[in-house]
Amino acid sequence: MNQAALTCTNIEVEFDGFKAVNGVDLTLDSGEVHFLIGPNGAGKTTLVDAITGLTRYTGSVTKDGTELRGKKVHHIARKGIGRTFQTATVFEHLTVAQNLDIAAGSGRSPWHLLRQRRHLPDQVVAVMEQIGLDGQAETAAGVLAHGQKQWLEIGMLLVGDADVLLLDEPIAGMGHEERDRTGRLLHDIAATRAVAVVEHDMDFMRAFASRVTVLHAGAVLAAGTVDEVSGDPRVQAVYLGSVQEQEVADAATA
Ligand SMILES: Nc1ncnc2c1ncn2[C@@H]1O[C@H](COP(=O)(O)OP(=O)(O)OP(=O)(O)O)[C@@H](O)[C@H]1O
Repeated sequence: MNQAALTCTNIEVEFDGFKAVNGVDLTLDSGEVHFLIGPNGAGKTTLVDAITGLTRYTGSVTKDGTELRGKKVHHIARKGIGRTFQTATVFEHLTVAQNLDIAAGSGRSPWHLLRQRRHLPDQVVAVMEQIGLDGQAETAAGVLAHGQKQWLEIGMLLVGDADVLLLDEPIAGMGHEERDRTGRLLHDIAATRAVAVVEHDMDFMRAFASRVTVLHAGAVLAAGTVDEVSGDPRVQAVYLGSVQEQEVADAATA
């Protein structure tokens, strides 16, 4: 049974009188990989920024009955809402194991965190396996392949006990095999959590979305299964429109 992990109601974000997000309702359920799609400038990242406390908004975001609007970024993270960015933010000079150990160990002293530990916590070992980096525990994060850095960043959220994960274009720059592995990882993670993915890649969306919300001009244009939103004429019009606009822009600069 799915359970609402996060509920957003009537979210509005305004930048100097411009409504980047305009009355969005969104529910993320545990057990689903929920894709947020929409043309450039639709408000996807701004919505995620609002949920994670990086942008001021009106409306309401609740998790487990707690209102998160107005709370600080670290408080929201401690409530189990984790987020990745388009460029992975890992500690490049530290190993995979150290990155995960630090993310798992808020509350321990910096010296304890940075010291090489003879035994890693079970949770760190389990997550390292889950993200497919168990063979690279001692590899510096900075030399990992692009996809592996994204998996490490996701792993850092998992060891930090995030149960709502908001991932901003996690497969950007990945090859075919890495994309597939990422899609399977997201479903594995979503077995016990809610996963939201901001994405432009429609093939990836079709292959791995449990549910889709389409944003356009700051508002929800359509929501439902992949088939429901792909068959929606309004969605087709928006995507066709944005393709045509791009072709006109390309022709103008050619
Ligand atoms: N800090 C800001 N100040 C002013 N306008 C902003 C700011 N951040 C975003 N915007 C505007 O808000 C709108 C929504 O932007 P946002 O980045 O959320 O869209 P998006 O759907 O994530 O687009 P993309 O897919 O291109 O990343 C855009 O018109 C953008 O220019």
